[in-house]
This record gives sequence, C-alpha cells and structure tokens, in this order.
Amino acid sequence: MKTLRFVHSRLPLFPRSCQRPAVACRLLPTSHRGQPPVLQSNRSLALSASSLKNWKDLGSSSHTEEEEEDGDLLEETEVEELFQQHVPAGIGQGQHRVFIVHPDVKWGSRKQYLTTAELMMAEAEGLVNTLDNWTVVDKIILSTKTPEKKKIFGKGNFQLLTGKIRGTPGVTAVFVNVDRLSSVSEREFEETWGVKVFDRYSVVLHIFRCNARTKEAKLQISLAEIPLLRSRLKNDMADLDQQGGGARYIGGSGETLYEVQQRLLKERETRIRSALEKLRRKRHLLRSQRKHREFPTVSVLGYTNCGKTTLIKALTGDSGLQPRNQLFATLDVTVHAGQLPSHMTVLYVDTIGFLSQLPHQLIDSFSATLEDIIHSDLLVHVRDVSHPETVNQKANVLNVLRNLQIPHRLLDSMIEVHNKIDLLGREPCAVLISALQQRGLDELKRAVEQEVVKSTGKQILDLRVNLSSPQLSWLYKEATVQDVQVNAEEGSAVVKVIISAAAHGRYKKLFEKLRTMK
Ligand SMILES: Nc1nc2c(ncn2[C@@H]2O[C@H](COP(=O)(O)OP(=O)(O)OP(=O)(O)O)[C@@H](O)[C@H]2O)c(=O)[nH]1
Ligand SMILES: [Mg+2]
Repeated sequence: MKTLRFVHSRLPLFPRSCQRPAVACRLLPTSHRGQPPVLQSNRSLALSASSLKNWKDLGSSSHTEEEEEDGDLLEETEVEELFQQHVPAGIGQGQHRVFIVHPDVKWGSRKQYLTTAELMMAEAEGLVNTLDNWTVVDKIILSTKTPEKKKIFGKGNFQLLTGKIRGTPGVTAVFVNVDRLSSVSEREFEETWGVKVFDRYSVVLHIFRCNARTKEAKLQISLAEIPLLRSRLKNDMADLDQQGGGARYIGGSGETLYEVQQRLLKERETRIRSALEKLRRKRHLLRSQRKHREFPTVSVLGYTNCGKTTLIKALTGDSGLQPRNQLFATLDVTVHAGQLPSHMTVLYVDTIGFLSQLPHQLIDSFSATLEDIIHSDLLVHVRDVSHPETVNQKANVLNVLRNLQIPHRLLDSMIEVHNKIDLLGREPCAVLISALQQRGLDELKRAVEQEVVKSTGKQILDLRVNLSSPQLSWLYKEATVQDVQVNAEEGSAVVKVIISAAAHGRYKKLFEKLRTMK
C-alpha cells in the first residue's frame, strides 16, 4: 500500500510536470461564472457555534470574539465565488455511467503488497456508488508491467480494454483506478475512448465537492482542484497547438493565452491560500480558547466510514450529528462536548476520514483540518474490524499519522477502538501481555481455554457424583476433571469437568440418575 505523504501546505503543491511553461489555451471552463453565488447555510459558523453552544451550556464565558473574528475575516460570498468558479470540467455535470479499470501491477515498486486487486476494485466501486446519479456499468482488472507508461497497459491489454469500453453501451466515463493520471495519459485515453476519464484524485475530489458545507472545506477543495485545472489547461493547450493557435500573444500584453491562464490560476491559488490562512488563524484562536477553558480535547480519527461520527454521537448524545453510510460523509472538523464517568467534560473532535492511495496534494489541502489532531490531548483511532481490509486500513492510518509528525506522547497514548463488532458474529479478543515479564499470562490462558472449549464444542459442567459408584473414575478417564468438592457426610462430590457433548451423552446414559448442576 502506498504511503500517504504529508507535506506542509506551504511547500510546493504541484508535481514538476505541471509547472513547465507552455504556450496557449482557450479560457478555462467557467460553467458557474456569472451565476449568483449559491448562499448555503454557513455550517462552519454553525459548527463553531455548536461547539460554542456546548461551552455556553457548560457555563463558559461569552463567545463573541470568535463570531466577530469570523465575520471580519472572510465573507461567505468570497468563499462561494472561489468554490463555484472554475469547477474542473466534465466531472461535476449530472450523472455518469462509469466503467472502472483497475491496473493490477504484477511486480516492481508500484506493486501493492498489502492488498489485492479485488479489494482495490471494491473500494473504487464504493467511491463511485457514494455519488448520487453515478452507477458502475462494468469493471475490469487488467494486469500491467508498465504502469508508468502513457497508456499504462501493454499493447494487447490496451486493445482489449478499448474493445470492452467501446462495446459497453451507455458508458459516459472511465475511472482508471490509479491515484493520479498524467495529463498526457488522460488526453490519450479520452481521445481513444471518446468519454471522460477520471482518476482516484478527481473522483475523491468530486465526492468532497458534493459533501462540502463549510467555508474551510470548500476552500480546501478549491485548492486541491488546482492541479486538475492545471492538467486540463495543458491538454486544452495541446489541442489548441494542434490547431496552430498555441503561442499567440494577447494584444500586446507580452503574454500568451496560456501564460495568462497560468497566471490567473496562480492568483486564484494565492487567494485561496490566504483565505485558508485566515481560517487557520481562527482555528488557532478557537484552540487556544479551548485550552484556556481547560476542556481536554479528544480527536477521533480513522479510515473513512469506520464509524467516527456514530461513535461521537453515541458518546455525547449530540443529535445534530448525522452518520451516513457513505465515504467521506464528514469533511468538516466539528467539536462536541461529552462527559466522562467522573463528570469531567471533554471535547470530542470529529475528523475527516483517511483513504489509501490519495495523492499528497489532497492531504496537503486538508492539512489545516488535520492540524487539530496534533493539538489534541488524546487520540482515539476507530477501526471497522468487520471490513475485509481492516488491517491495511490500520496501516494506512498509522502511516498518515506518522507523516503528520504527531507528537510521540499522543501516538503512545492513542486508544484503538474496534468498531462494528456486531457484524463479526463474535466478540473480538485482544489480550495485553508481556511475554518477557510474564504479565497478563493468566488472562491469556483463561481466554485460550474459553475459546478452545467453544471451538471444540466442549462444555464446562459441575456434576454431582456418588463416591461409592465408578462415576468419578469414569470422568477422570473420559473427560478433564478440574476440581472435586467432597461432601463426606453424604458420600458425594461436586466435580467440575470439561467434557465433550458425546462423552456427556454417554455419561448420562451410564449413570442415569445423576443431576447436572451448572
Ligand atoms: N453495523 C454497524 N454499523 C455501524 C457501526 N458504527 C457505524 N456504523 C455505520 O457505518 C456507517 C458510517 O458511519 P459514520 O459514523 O458516518 O462513519 P465515519 O467514520 O464518520 O465516516 P466518514 O465521515 O465518511 O469518514 C453508517 O452507516 C453507520 O450507521 C457499528 O458499530 N455497527
Ligand atoms: Mg464522519
């Protein structure tokens, strides 16, 4: 499984290939330009307010500072403008009938050792099905030895794939399940297959876009979309070049159309970054006030859909929380007050879920959100232990945490929670021991015994035996006698035995009059 690399968002976000100067392009898609901005309810404020409300409920002091601060810092309309302008073309429009291709790398550095192609395909299907009006029409796992090449597959497999896609009626898009396609590959595929082509990055971003409610999430998504816009710009430029219109200068400005578009994108990026920086400052303020009020903060994190929101709802009774069976249902960091058994109040922080194989740009864009994790007093790592990929998901989460440079004290004290045990049909068993120091071994032996008894279909019974009969010696021979409590006056004993169902049947037949005591 590929490690998610976390880079601080101030570092360069884009791969070098996207930064090469080029010549010209048509204007960027502006499907929403000119429309009045959609004013959605400001859940960012509402959420801050919900946490503030909790503080108020707890008798804390006024919260006007945050509200004023927020109002001064960033207008809703400014965020909406950034969010609604320049949506990457193609993906956001209506419904899609998707053909999924998973390139299965057989060996080399890109081979996935921790997972299987089938499970990766299942996750890709999950991503598509998360989206309203998107359906999977067909899917294929195809092996490749050359994932780095423009066409990803060898000649034979590429032809086979093209035949399949063209032969499937109604396909409107192909989802190539790699983290990021180069703009050259994207262009090649779109030309060959005649439909839109998406990679994991663009699909996940689209899910984010559909779920975003708060200013911060919208800005982070707008920032993460910039590499997509740059790729599209490159492809559009290549189209224009073919028509011979590439390198023309715009009316004496000394800039080609492409350079103008590049500059506009750069300016847009700067605006988004500075808006995010304002929100980051506000977040910092909220954090310091939390500290000031001395409510410990517990960040609840884990793979997407593992049940973080459900858990916080259960711990706090906050009916405002809405868990959904959807990947990336939570995109906004929210804070919810809960009480511990000693009546101590803690603030649970609901966080955005993790996913394997996300390009680092996406994580970068959400770095401000993830900063909350670093500043908490305790981490709770929720795992969906009913998921077939639960072990890989854990490895993935731990990788991200490592790269986030979380303080050791937080990683050491992190509580791992196994969720969805109701779907397992059994209780999960975890025993803490030190084999070297011989700690916890009695508990381990008890757990082993309990499970062995269960798995071999044996029972632990208390049987009353008559000491003048051969019952006791029979039990010593046919079962495991654990304990014998003798009643000398009655000439009897209560014998604790581990006995198989068959042996118990024979015992009852032989010594009919015996009473079984449990
Ligand atoms: N059977 C079962 N389902 C659960 C449990 N906990 C959560 N779920 C379900 O799992 C789905 C995802 O739950 P959420 O709480 O939204 O998960 P999340 O980790 O917050 O997900 P994201 O915000 O999308 O990353 C929902 O359909 C929940 O009802 C559980 O203990 N058992
Ligand atoms: Mg959630």
